[in-house]
Amino acid sequence: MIYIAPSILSADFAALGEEVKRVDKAGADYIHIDVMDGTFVPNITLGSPVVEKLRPHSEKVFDVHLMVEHPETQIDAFAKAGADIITFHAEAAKHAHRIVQQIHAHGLKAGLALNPGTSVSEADALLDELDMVLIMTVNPGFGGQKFIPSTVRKIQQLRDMMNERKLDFDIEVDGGINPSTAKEVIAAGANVLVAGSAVFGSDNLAAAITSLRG
Ligand SMILES: O=C(CO)[C@H](O)[C@H](O)COP(=O)(O)O
Repeated sequence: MIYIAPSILSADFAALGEEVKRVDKAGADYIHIDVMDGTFVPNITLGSPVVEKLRPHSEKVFDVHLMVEHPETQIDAFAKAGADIITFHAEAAKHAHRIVQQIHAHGLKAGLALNPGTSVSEADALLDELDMVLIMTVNPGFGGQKFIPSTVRKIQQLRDMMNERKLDFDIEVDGGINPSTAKEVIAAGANVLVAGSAVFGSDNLAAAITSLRG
């Protein structure tokens, strides 16, 4: 099963509630919410009060991607705001295992994100606990970037680790995903595809989502 998670980073920020409804109706499985703090990444996007206001607009899975320093300071607020999955970056976490526990204590799914320059070995010790690993296929911070081909090998490595250890977690990819790169990452073992510009840049959201499923 392939899940499509449109990133509202590419939506109209002046009409976010309507955009969430629109992409929900178009067949999105998850609503991917990019949280950027201006420090871990150069951009600043939105915080938990915005997620709380968006929550009544859709019953789809709210997939919150924290691109922030000190993620442990944000988790309780995003859980209360209505997140279903919270993903934090390995590069921003001093006590990653404790952060996974903190997310699970809210009854939510926990994801670990890895930048293109971070090896999958950074996730190894946590794989038994994680619900999802997010392989960034661009450097985080901006929508509309070009897919980085060397990240495909990391997806394969992670899928092999999962199979060898008989584990079960989702492999999400994020950045530069379009119908062509979608095929590549699905073949490598990804099952959750984040797409911003490929969905919101299309006149027909439903067709764009369908074409990503392959
Ligand atoms: O996390 C992100 C950037 O840090 C975005 O979710 C990602 O870049 C999606 O945008 P696009 O599909 O346009 O590349």
